[in-house]
Amino acid sequence: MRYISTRGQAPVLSFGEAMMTGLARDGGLYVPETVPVMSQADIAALAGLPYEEIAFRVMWPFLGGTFSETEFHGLIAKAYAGFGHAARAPLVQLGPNHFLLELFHGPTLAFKDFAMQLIGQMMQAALAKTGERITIVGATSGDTGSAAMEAFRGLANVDLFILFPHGRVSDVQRRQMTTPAEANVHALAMDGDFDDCQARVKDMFNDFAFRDGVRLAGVNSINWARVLAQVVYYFSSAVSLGAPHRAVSFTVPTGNFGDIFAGYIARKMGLPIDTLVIATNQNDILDRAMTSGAYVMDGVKPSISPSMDIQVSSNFERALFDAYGRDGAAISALMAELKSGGFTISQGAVQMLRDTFASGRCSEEETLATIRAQFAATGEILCPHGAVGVKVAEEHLGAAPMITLATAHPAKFPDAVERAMGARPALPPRMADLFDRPERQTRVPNDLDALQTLIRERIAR
Ligand SMILES: Cc1ncc(COP(=O)(O)O)c(C=O)c1O
Ligand SMILES: N[C@@H](CCOP(=O)(O)O)C(=O)O
Repeated sequence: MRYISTRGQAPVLSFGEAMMTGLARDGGLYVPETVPVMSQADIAALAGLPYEEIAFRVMWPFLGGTFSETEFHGLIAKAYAGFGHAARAPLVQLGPNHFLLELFHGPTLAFKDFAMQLIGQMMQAALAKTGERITIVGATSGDTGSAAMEAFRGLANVDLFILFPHGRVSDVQRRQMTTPAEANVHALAMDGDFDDCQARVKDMFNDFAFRDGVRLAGVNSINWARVLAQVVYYFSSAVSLGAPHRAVSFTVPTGNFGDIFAGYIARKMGLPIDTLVIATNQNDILDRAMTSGAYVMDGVKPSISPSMDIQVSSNFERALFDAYGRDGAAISALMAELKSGGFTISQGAVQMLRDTFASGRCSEEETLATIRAQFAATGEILCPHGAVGVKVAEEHLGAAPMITLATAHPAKFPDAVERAMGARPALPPRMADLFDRPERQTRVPNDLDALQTLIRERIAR
């Protein structure tokens, strides 16, 4: 199994190398050269298995011998042992043909834990073999950062720096990042929005002297291993509703396009997915791109679903790579155009994207109304991101059962939930003292030199 860059100019890597590399050296994202297909019988055999076993069977063909079977089983077991639900990713029914996939039972209450807990285990195992020390720098709109802190805090051979947009994450998200006491994790509150944070992380990867000097690694969804771990719950949920004998649809609250791209991979692997719906908040660049064929930035508007306040949707590059027939030069040209504000997608590529994805947008008012309505109808308390998904999913219900991804726990966004339904959801008991713990963060400018200096100084200590 080999991994190639979406821009066609970086070395071809193994799974283990791609995981430790993060962004490709030509600025692109790694994807598998070919996607392994599971037979209908293999998919049918997943029904009724524990989540961990489904995870093993779905991911194993992508690993190409990076770990032994026994080792990989062990890493998966450790990754999901701390989840607060036996099913890991339970489904609840919202309506006759509409289900919610609760992805918030991990240690930091968002879907990011599914991949981050496993990457933490896999990276530790890989580093134990080489004896290397790495510096991870990540960008977050709130959830990736907290999941990464939880997965890497206290590790002897990893320094973790998380850039989050100052004042634009929820109090719970911020505290999840600023309260870990371990000296190897660093919460950096940066001036700007998430796109600025992500751009600085990519700048660091594109500065080879810095990248090689600090042995830079990434845990954003630029890292293929993140996407791969998220493919698993598409399988686990679909088989529990009758796949492969019955097709299902998914609606995915989308920002950086990693989660829905995992659904796209599941479909390429043979999972019968009828409709795959991109759901955006008022930062609707992806919905506009699908409708108009033009991917044009118009400024990030802070919303009540802040984790999706994103314009430069990193993994869309992976979808474009396929839509352009895997032409790395074409993708490089589009990404160069994006630096000046946007690009027009070719007619053939737009057609491929429209054949693959549906899309919809949910306003702020609709998000609040959906939280209120779902609570009244079913008793389920949605987080604002899940609410965006449910609203858009309702516009796409069809013959196939619809599964909407509930990407975070409502208690991560109590202000928005309270605005919607007049009550604040409580944090799970294990986090009850989150607001009593001391915070530790550094305010940083949106300036590459300053950030690199800070990182070099901290890792030299
Ligand atoms: C709670 C929540 N929902 C949805 C998303 C969107 O996921 P993705 O970026 O993979 O599209 C994110 C983060 O991006 C998130 O944190
Ligand atoms: N919503 C994300 C944004 C970063 O996305 P990633 O999946 O690329 O790590 C967050 O919560 O940080």
